[in-house]
Amino acid sequence: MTPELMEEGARRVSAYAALAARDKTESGGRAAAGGRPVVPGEVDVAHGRILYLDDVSVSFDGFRAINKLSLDIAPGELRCIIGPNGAGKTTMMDIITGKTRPDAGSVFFGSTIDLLRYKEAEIAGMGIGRKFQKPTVFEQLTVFENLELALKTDKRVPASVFFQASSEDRDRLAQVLRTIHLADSVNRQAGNLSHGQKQWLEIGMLLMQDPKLLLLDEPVAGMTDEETERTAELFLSLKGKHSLMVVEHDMSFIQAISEKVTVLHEGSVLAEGTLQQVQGDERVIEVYLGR
Ligand SMILES: Nc1ncnc2c1ncn2[C@@H]1O[C@H](COP(=O)(O)OP(=O)(O)OP(=O)(O)O)[C@@H](O)[C@H]1O
Repeated sequence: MTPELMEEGARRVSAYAALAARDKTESGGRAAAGGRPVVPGEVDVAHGRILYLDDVSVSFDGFRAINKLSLDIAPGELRCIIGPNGAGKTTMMDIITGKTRPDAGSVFFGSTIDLLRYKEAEIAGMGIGRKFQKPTVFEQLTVFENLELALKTDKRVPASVFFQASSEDRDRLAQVLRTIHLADSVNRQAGNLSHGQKQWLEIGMLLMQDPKLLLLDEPVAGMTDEETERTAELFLSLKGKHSLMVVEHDMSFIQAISEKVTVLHEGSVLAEGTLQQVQGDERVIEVYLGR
């Protein structure tokens, strides 16, 4: 197992532990956030936003990677984020997931959960799943075991591959297997899957935790054309049930899945609209598409 894989495993175990600990609090996991109670499993989307960033900035050694960034995502939306290298896309995801703390601004999950008050594992436990570019599945385990490990219940804290899944868990697992096109590969060792299949499996592992918001960083990088097409179908099938934020450089993929596209440049939103609209925007052409 590589150090990266071990780190990712530890991150997931810690997210499951945070979930379990939260469910065991006397108040049933209620915590003050923005003056209103947070009920476990509930995100207040009454104002039509599942994610809200307002005037967020962060600097690294005096360099402003994120500069007064404001952005919001509607419940069930599939939002694509594009922008040239260094635009701040990964840093934005790092801020949402609690990996990086901004110097200024607000980041809310729904209307009431102030994400800046929580640690990375707690944010993952709240239902914000993140997929990094490189697949980090457990290569020695089968497809089934990988999904089983990711199931959202405190039975597997500490993460155990030996627990007995309930029939409800098994139904869920079967449904995720179909969604990620791996129903025929359930007993294959993950290390023997193609690159695209590993990416789907990792998405499946996130889906097992029933995330409300999924952040996906360059999900089709390195995929074959056929895998890319199937991934587009997969994302379209997730839209509505989950909210998705997808960072991608592959414009044909963006075209296949996007409704609204946000263009980041120098840490701020440069343009927003349909792909056609932003592709026709002079500022976008100048800083990005025209290069
Ligand atoms: N921890 C850090 N320390 C110093 N500089 C950083 C750090 N993280 C990011 N940066 C800088 O912030 C800027 C934004 O980086 P980021 O990785 O967010 O861009 P990106 O849009 O994701 O780029 P790419 O498309 O190449 O992945 C870059 O100039 C990068 O070098």
